[in-house]
Amino acid sequence: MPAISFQSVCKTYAASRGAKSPATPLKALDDVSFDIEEGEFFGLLGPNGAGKTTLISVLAGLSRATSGRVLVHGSDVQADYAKARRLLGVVPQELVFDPFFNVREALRIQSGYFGIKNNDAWIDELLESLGLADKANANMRQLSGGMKRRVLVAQALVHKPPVIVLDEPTAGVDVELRQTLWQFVAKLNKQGHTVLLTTHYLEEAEALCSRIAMLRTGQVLALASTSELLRSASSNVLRFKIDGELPPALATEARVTGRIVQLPAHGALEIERYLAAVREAGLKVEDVEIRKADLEDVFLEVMATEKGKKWQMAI
Ligand SMILES: Nc1ncnc2c1ncn2[C@@H]1O[C@H](COP(=O)(O)OP(=O)(O)OP(=O)(O)O)[C@@H](O)[C@H]1O
Repeated sequence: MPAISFQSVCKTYAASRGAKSPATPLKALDDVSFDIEEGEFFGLLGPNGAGKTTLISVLAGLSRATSGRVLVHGSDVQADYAKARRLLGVVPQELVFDPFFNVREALRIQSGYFGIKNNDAWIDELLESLGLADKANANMRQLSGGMKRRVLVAQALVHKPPVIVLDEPTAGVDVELRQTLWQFVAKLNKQGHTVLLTTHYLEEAEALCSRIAMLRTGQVLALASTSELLRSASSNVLRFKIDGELPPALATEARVTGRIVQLPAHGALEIERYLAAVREAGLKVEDVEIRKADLEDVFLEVMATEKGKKWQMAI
């Protein structure tokens, strides 16, 4: 039985956010179907507005699908909400917390919500593993944003859920917390917990996830193992630094970060063509290298797929 099963999930919002009248309905999820097996570390990727948070809200029972259904270990998240909810630990994207309690109290209250008494041994382990041990008695209001995020993770895990859902847990957090968080989540995954992660950090997804779904405008465009996705990249990448603006003919194909330019390189002729065009534009080229495509290259390739046409890796 899959840990999570999304079955033809559609979600239409009555009016798109910020839309002027007449309000147009917005299809945030368009027939999303896939399973996540028990013990997987699964990545859900997509640009802003792709529908990732909507899919997680439907999974967590916080939002109702317009049609289709979602099962967690076989329990329907609507029809059997309490059972499905107990199997899930959801770390939300937004920092929501109760300002009146200290960290330990907040975790005890959350345990009580799931009917768990005497949970202090596990709470201590969570505090220790997430670098929160010295903040146990601090009021939630006094914590920095990063520390609050750690508490949200601890709250989501307080009932030892078999399925852990993390919605952009590392957005805006420092390197130390990322490492602490990933070590801990990887340990839980090794122990058999299923993990569903959404992130905009494709390096993290590449390093952590064994399988990935890529979503755009509510549709799954690609779904494959991380290694299959990386193998499917249509080219290597030519990377170099320049001291001016890239000629427009190349700019449309390039990924540019400051002075660094990266272009898909299918062969020697293409590489020569790129470098010639840059020199003709009077630019100085430095630090030229050819590297294998990474997940970000594959992601950009998938997202550039024509609307309505499924990508080659599609299910
Ligand atoms: N409550 C709502 N009412 C109307 N439209 C909504 C609502 N919530 C989300 N949307 C719209 O649904 C689409 C999907 O949004 P969603 O937040 O699920 O995307 P996302 O992939 O999580 O994006 P991000 O990476 O920015 O978090 C967007 O177009 C968004 O504006």
